Amino acid sequence: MIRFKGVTLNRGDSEVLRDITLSIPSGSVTAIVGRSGAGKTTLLGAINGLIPLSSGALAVTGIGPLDHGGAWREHRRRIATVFQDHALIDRLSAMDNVLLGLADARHPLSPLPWPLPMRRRAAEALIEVGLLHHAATRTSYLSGGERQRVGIARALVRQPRLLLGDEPFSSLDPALVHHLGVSLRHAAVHYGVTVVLVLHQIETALALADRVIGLAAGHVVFDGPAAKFDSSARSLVFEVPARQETSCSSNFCTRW
Ligand SMILES: Nc1ncnc2c1ncn2[C@@H]1O[C@H](COP(=O)(O)OP(=O)(O)OP(=O)(O)O)[C@@H](O)[C@H]1O
Repeated sequence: MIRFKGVTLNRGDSEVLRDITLSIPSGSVTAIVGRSGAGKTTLLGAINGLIPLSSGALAVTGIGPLDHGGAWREHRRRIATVFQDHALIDRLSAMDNVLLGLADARHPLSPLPWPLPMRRRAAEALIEVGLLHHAATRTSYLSGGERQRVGIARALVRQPRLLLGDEPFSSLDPALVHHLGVSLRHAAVHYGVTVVLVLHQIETALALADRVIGLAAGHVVFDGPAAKFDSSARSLVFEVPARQETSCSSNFCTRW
């Protein structure tokens, strides 16, 4: 379980997340949805510690409050993240990119070949995403969707307690989204992995997730089971607010 208590987060001069209090249960698949700029990526960044909180607190079951370096290190050790831009090393093969998911298990500058058990784990992760036949291919030669799947395999190989994904399926066709969604659900149900995904397509979110967190302008406007995400939740999360009347001084308006 991850608990947010009164979390506020500023980026630059703007308050991007406002007074967020919620819990994400272990062994569940949670989708974060909302319009562009609502704060979805920022919420993920708060969970993995890439973006520091401005106020409020985070706590994780089995670790406690994330209020000191040791707690954050332990939390990060349990996380794998699938990034929006894949974050692959182009000149390396798919297999070597997946092995990088295990880099904290051995010295980063080790000149030795990767041990066989690690190579086996990486091969299994490539099988999971249907890319074993491209194990030796440089990732710069792969398609966008294939690169995305290498990024997912690199996260899976870590066998994380918490798997975070920022639009992890955006370049994939519906059949692959379904296949990988089933894999993630299996990891959640059978291994207790907590999966948190930012998803733009609400239909994908409702098909994959147990639970939906809907953000609008940095506020949580929906937090509940996917089955309860009805038309009023949809309007709260996705409707463009009615245009606000702006008042401006005549000087200012004249200048424009
Ligand atoms: N580095 C930054 N400095 C200042 N403001 C930022 C920064 N990154 C993002 N923001 C602002 O924070 C707000 C939320 O951004 P965030 O990336 O979390 O939104 P999002 O919901 O993930 O959007 P999208 O769906 O477009 O990816 C946006 O208004 C954005 O302009």
